[in-house]
Amino acid sequence: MALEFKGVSKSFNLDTGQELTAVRDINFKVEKGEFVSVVGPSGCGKSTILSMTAGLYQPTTGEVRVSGELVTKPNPHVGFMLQKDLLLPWRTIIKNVEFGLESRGVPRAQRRERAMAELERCHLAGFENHYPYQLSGGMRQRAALARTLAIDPDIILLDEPFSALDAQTKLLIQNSFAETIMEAGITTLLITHDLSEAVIMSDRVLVLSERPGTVMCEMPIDLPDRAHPLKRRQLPEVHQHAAEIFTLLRLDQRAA
Ligand SMILES: Nc1ncnc2c1ncn2[C@@H]1O[C@H](COP(=O)(O)OP(=O)(O)OP(=O)(O)O)[C@@H](O)[C@H]1O
Repeated sequence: MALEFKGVSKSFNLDTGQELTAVRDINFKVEKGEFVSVVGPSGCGKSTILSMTAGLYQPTTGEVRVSGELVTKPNPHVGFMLQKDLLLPWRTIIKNVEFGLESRGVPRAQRRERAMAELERCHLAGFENHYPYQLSGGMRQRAALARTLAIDPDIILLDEPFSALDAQTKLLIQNSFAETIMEAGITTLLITHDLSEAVIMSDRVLVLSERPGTVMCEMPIDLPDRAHPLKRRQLPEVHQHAAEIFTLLRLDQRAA
């Protein structure tokens, strides 16, 4: 099992002295190589779930396990990627990809080789000596993915990695991420507000309730072409799944 949440709740003590329960009684499992998306209303605790997986926060009750091991501190086997690429502007792309390897003490020649392989896998060969400002938003996100994969994590956490991209770039980068992730065979947890994105990219979608968030529904996405969301997008089932999630989240009632 790549990831397991067992009876997890998380409360924060606010400065006002009040306690805020972000998530409650979260239970789910993610198999090795599975791609799972998490959707839910704003503030329902999606990022809190990622932070607990990475070991940045500890659950108030319950347990989180990555590759069977209890997460009790920041976990070096978890790769985290955010909406903003967070590439270091003063470093070339390859030096950015090498960053995590450097901090793990990987020798220079090995670092270079690993980083080049990841850049190739993320379709960025030829751009290794460019600086982040010389790349488009989509390319920067691909570089950030290369950096995340370079540390050979057990699982990667993607927190809305496509939300700052324009609509067309988004489709292309979703496709490129899906291909790379499938090829790497890596377990992935994606947070998104885009319901269609969740359906076209995932094996399964977890739908959370309003805060305190809990898993309302686990929706399996039994559709072909997980590595090609552009193709999947054409399937009528995608719209049916997205509509079901829309209803679960009662988005129509909220708009009214
Ligand atoms: N460190 C913290 N201290 C206090 N409250 C926090 C902390 N981190 C998160 N929260 C609160 O926990 C709740 C869940 O936050 P979280 O960011 O996990 O939600 P989210 O579903 O990712 O939200 P969004 O979709 O808006 O990004 C929010 O009410 C937030 O204010």
